[in-house]
Amino acid sequence: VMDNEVDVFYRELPKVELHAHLNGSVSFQTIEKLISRKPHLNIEHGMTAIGKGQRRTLDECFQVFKVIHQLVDTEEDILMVATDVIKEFAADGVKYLELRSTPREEKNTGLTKKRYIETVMKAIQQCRKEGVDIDVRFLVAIDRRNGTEVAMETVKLAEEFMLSSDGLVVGLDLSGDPTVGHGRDLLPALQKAKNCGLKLSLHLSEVPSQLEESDLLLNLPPDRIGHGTFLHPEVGGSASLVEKVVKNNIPLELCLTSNIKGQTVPCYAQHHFKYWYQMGHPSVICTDDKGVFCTDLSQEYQVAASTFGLSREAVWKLSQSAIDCIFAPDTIE
Ligand SMILES: CNc1ncnc2c1ncn2[C@@H]1O[C@H](COP(=O)(O)O)[C@@H](O)[C@H]1O
Ligand SMILES: [Zn+2]
Repeated sequence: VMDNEVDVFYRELPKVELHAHLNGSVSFQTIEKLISRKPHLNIEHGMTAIGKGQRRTLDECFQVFKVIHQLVDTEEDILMVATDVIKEFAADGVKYLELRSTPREEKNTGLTKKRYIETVMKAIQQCRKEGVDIDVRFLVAIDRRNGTEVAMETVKLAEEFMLSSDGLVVGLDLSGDPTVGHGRDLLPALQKAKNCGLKLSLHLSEVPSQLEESDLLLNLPPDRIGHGTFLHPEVGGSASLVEKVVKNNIPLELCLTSNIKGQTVPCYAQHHFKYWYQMGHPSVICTDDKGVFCTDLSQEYQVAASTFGLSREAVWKLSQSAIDCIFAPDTIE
């Protein structure tokens, strides 16, 4: 399932994970438990993960999330999934984790969006009580396909939780199939979120030809960028987009294996990590969906190091500098 030949150096390296979608992070073992809870769905492992050497179109990746969502549709499921995911990140040497997830309503099981977030909060608190060695925060996600109104509702919910969750909810994520919907329709909701103190991490230019949308969203500006694969001129982006990112010093969350397996980047060597890292721009290595893409953060650091020839010292610095990009207030650590 996973390539376990990761050097102990990368495992033991204290790491910060800033871009992890809850339902994309579900491990093989947890999927196994979910499948046995719901045998009638006839879901097999091949439908929930993209194995070693395999590739899918981004579109096919979004089909995979639909399958996982069928498996995770009750409070109990969410509690188990969130608890397992947190413990797995901790076991991989992640000391600070920002999880993100799209609150879902499930009519069949009585799940509400509010209950969804409360359940993730419960998992975070339980792990803390058990002494799991990791600081976990949460970003409420907007699925861009759902449009203006749902986005606005989600922001309201996120704001409520920001004020009541004891600092656990720190921000908002914009994600979902990048080929569906337009950022312009979500601007008012994102602006509102920003005004009320929620930090913004936006998936930006994950696919080509979104210059106009990226420009619009960069004017907010967001606090971090997910992927930003097609921002720079060499791949059809533009100097003015890059300038906005640099001027505002907006960190990029870079997910190498995700982009390779989703085929938005042709190979590791051509990953845009190189462009931004060489420029000295804040670049944070992340997993995106460790379950779906069969990876973990140690492995992503190792791949980055071997692909771009980073020394151990450089890897330490890279992982250390991610701390400057977290959304939790400075008071921690
Ligand atoms: C591969 N690149 C990606 N690009 C954009 N959005 C992505 C994504 N990977 C995951 N998601 C978003 O996260 C959801 C699953 O987790 P949650 O149910 O929210 O926990 C997906 O449905 C999608 O909206
Ligand atoms: Zn993502």
